[in-house]
Amino acid sequence: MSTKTLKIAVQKSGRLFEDSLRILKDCGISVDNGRDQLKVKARNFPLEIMYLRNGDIPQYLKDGVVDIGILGENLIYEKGDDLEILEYLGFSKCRVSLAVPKNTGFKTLKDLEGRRIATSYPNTVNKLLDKEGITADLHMISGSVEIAPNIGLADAIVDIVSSGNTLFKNNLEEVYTIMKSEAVLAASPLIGEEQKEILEKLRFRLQSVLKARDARYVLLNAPNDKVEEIISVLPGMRSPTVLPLAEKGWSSLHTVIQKEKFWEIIDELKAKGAEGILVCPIEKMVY
Ligand SMILES: Nc1ncnc2c1ncn2[C@@H]1O[C@H](COP(=O)(O)OP(=O)(O)OP(=O)(O)O)[C@@H](O)[C@H]1O
Ligand SMILES: O=P(O)(O)OC[C@H]1O[C@H](OP(=O)(O)OP(=O)(O)O)[C@H](O)[C@@H]1O
Ligand SMILES: [Mg+2]
Repeated sequence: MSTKTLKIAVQKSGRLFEDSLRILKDCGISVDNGRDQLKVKARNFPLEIMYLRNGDIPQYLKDGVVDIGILGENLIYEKGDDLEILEYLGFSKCRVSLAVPKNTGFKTLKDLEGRRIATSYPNTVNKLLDKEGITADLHMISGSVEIAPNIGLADAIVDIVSSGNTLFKNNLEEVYTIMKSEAVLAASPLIGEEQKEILEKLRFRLQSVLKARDARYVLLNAPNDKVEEIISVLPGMRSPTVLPLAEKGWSSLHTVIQKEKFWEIIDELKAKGAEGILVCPIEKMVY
């Protein structure tokens, strides 16, 4: 058996940390949380975890210090255009937006001409300014960017927005979304052949977990003469399983649907005669 391991960068602490470890755990990979050690080996998979700053992960990937990493997609845009995104992981969803103090009469991006913009993401801002042909003054700040306009440091900011609470509390309004972001798995261009083999195994597991997270197993009972109509409402994986119930003239239908679809079709299911509807989470999906 090969003794090679795949090196993965995971954020040491912050917004990505818990969900990153959770998804590895859901893939059946158990790791220590890195509180004492910054480099740990998984117990049951050829994976070595390096706990790093999210902002440093693009460079470590470029240099081949790690083979893969879990990081915010917005950082790929900021620091790692040449890095390949392998999987979208569905957590740490946010956007990178331009915001200005409320009631400044901001209308178009051209209003930024000659203004001061505070941000932690200078490349992201420069790409926008270049695209729009605007010249503005950049102020690089590493955190608490939203305070900049209030202390007279900037006329606008570009930062992460999620709920919008931080903008609201600082009397700012979001006027333009530069990009949407979520946690992604990205690869180093220098990853070796043996590591690629391990990576394929990890990706297979990740995909099974990610598909299952978005899906629900639905069971329901229906009179036999309603089964056809109910099936027409169910967007199933292939076609639903139909089993006879002990009670004559009734069947049980089983199917898998996208979880956000459930509330869209529930009224129709009931109207068409479905009863005893159960919706269950799925742990893994392989197909
Ligand atoms: N409020 C938020 N809601 C959802 N996702 C967020 C939020 N803030 C940041 N993110 C996403 O999570 C990623 C990590 O953010 P976090 O603030 O934990 O780290 P960071 O500021 O990039 O710091 P470090 O480099 O120290 O690890 C960001 O790149 C972004 O994609
Ligand atoms: O729209 P909201 O839900 O309010 O989230 C946005 C805030 O979250 C992030 O900061 P974070 O809390 O990660 O602090 P940091 O500046 O220390 O990274 C981001 O930089 C914003 O300030
Ligand atoms: Mg942050």
